[in-house]
Amino acid sequence: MTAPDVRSGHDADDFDVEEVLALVKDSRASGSRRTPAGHGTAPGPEHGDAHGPRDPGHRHRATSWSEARSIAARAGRPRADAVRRNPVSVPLDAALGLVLAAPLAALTDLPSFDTSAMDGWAVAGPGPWDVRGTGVLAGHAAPEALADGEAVRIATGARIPADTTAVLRSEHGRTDDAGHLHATRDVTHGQDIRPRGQECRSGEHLLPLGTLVTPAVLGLAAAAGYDTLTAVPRPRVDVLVLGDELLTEGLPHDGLIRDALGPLLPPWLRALGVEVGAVHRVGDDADALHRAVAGSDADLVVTTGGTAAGPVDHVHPTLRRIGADLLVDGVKVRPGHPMLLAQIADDQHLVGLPGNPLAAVSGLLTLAEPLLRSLADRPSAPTFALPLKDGVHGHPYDTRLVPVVLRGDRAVPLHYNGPAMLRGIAAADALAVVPPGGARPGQETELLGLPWVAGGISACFA
Ligand SMILES: Nc1nc2c(c(=O)[nH]1)N[C@H]1C(S)=C(S)[C@@H](COP(=O)(O)OP(=O)(O)OC[C@H]3O[C@@H](n4cnc5c(N)ncnc54)[C@H](O)[C@@H]3O)O[C@H]1N2
Ligand code: MOO
Repeated sequence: MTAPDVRSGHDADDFDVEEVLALVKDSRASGSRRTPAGHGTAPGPEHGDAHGPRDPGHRHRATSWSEARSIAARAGRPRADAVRRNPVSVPLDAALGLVLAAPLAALTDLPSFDTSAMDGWAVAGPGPWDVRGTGVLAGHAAPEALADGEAVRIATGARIPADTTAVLRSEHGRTDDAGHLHATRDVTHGQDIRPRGQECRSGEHLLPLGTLVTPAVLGLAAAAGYDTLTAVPRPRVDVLVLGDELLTEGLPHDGLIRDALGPLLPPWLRALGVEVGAVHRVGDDADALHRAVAGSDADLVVTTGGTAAGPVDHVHPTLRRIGADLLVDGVKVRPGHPMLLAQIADDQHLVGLPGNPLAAVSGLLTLAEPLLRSLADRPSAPTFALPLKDGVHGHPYDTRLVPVVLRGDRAVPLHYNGPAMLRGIAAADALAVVPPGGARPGQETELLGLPWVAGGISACFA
């Protein structure tokens, strides 16, 4: 699939925005450099790999990026022995982005009565016609039948009087001094009449189970008589933000920093079509984290920070304490490699996002997005790929996710892509999936689109 050209009209060398977008320069990333052993050069600290693995065994436990996504997607599907999440009845104005859990059948004929397709006159038989005094407007009760040789003014969408043979458009008729209507074009039988049931008959199958509810589906459902839709329930997510160092307002001071993920995650999750429940700041308090996880009844708990092995990294100990099943414990992806996925109850999961903000975004897209997509029964996102304008250093063993802007038919890597940086992703249209070893300039590279880019459907969820 080709990428949406969200920046058409901009030249790839249009550098007035370069400062803001911080495009990768050749001096920073000029394609994969190979070591004698055949591995790409590990990126320096500015490329997001300041730290080694958490422990010597970690690399062996870590899951490949694509396998991690598959595991997350599988975790969201009902197990063979489990009941599917019960469908819910959702008012139309809350159903956007859900998936139909029952086929949509018409509750009425469409149109539900013979309708005028144009403003003009309803006429009976051949002209000229006598014009009735009172016209017919849309939204009114059935008008009186026409006699042969009679016409009546009619509006688009109004009910057709019985015995009408055609509708004459206002621009195709004129009335003479005696008040008779003459056609200025040939009139064919039935012209500009939309007959009842032209689009569908009551009971007719309009859309299958599994259809994504788009704005157009909402419109069709309303037209076909629906006030509510039977849909797969919207997954519910609780967000737990860990870290004593986080401020919720003002400037950083005294070693404290602003919480970037509290503001970032809930709207991003909503853009993925989920309902965000609680957003709790639980500090670095192991008991508070345990209480918050144990007390959540959301389908998914997302934690931020505390995934590594520092003295106040409480996510792993908490998962052990509640007897969770670790499905993914570390992923071969940069940034974000300490991310994890655990099953914490029969129908409940936890995604642990690393605290570094871009690493958290990486975890969101790698683990939370596929899981939530499966929970919501939404089909896989279409994948797309573009050649990279510049080369990107690779990690020797791990996939890299690198923010890019789309310019014409190329993806331009952005420079500020370190794990603690949001400057690149905030300007980005997509994340490039850079394979281990790196990517050369011009290399076709898979892209993960961001939900709000190019007016994607997800933009409507927010
Ligand atoms: N010895 C090792 N240390 C670290 C490793 C490692 O492999 N061995 N991995 C590093 C990597 S990679 C990452 S990513 C982080 C993951 O750490 P945690 O998930 O435990 O996160 P924290 O330590 O709590 O925070 C990391 C960093 O991010 C800042 N942070 C946290 N939350 C937020 C927030 N909501 N908004 C903005 N910034 C946040 C926090 O202050 C830290 O600077 O571990 C490395 N260490
Ligand atoms: O540095 Mo860490 O790769 O996960 O952000």
